[in-house]
Amino acid sequence: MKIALLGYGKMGKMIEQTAISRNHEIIAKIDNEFTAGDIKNADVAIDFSIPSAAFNNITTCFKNGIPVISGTTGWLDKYDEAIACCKKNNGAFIYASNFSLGVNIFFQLNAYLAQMMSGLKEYQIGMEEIHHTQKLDAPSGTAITLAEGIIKNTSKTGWKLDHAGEHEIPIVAKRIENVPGTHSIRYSSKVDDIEITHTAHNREGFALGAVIAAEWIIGKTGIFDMKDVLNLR
Ligand SMILES: NC(=O)C1=CN([C@@H]2O[C@H](COP(=O)(O)OP(=O)(O)OC[C@H]3O[C@@H](n4cnc5c(N)ncnc54)[C@H](OP(=O)(O)O)[C@@H]3O)[C@@H](O)[C@H]2O)C=CC1
Ligand SMILES: O=C(O)C1=N[C@H](C(=O)O)C[C@H](O)C1
Repeated sequence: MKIALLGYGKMGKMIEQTAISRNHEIIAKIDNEFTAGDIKNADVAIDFSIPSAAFNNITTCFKNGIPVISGTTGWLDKYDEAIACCKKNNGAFIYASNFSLGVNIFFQLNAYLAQMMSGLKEYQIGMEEIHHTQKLDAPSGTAITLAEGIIKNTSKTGWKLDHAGEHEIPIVAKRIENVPGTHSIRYSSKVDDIEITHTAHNREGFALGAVIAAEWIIGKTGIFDMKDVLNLR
């Protein structure tokens, strides 16, 4: 598989290592604006760039018939527009706020726990995410996906950073040197706490998930997610 890496930072470099170890070829390493010519030989593009560049990168690929795996977070105000562009060009797309197998299992666990807790008024919910200090967005994309899983299964209607209203999930975002990504959801009552946590030890799980998604999407058309790739439905 010939891969164009859109974003050659911490994740782009990790994905390169993983892809090569699985016998794929990196045909472009892009850290800035690019033209169709730069990516024309790619079977698939993997975008781990920056929030302000993701939409343009992704839609350029669709317009040039290249399937896209998108891991960049913080650009989802333009998600619907990206989907419309993908459909118009008969393209193929997977966005995931987190590509690791562990977090995708954690998403299911979070939804199940939220369902169990939904009627229990004595428990107050709270979420915390911790990431390295270079992270541009807050809360993390993973925290937003977790909040959406809780909203779907409880009477909560939204989320907010720090001071949330009664019907919102409060999210605390901490930035600490070198932390790859930790997410916790806590249900607290006067007598006890129930807490689930996912801790990434490094970026290898994110990279492997993205490469597996790229392998999976070849030859397909449509909009998919990691539940499709990992058979978690
Ligand atoms: N979904 C998931 O599983 C995961 C998602 N992420 C997300 O992936 C993104 C990247 O993370 P990370 O690698 O740690 O960040 P880095 O800052 O290390 O890398 C981002 C790279 O994108 C480059 N860049 C800047 N502008 C463009 C452009 N127009 N087109 C392509 N690349 C560009 C930057 O170049 P320069 O430095 O020169 O500006 C930089 O090299 C973030 O949004 C992060 O939240 C991260 C881990 C897992
Ligand atoms: O920026 C990061 O590093 C990460 N970003 C993703 C997110 O915003 O959830 C995934 C992972 O937590 C690492």
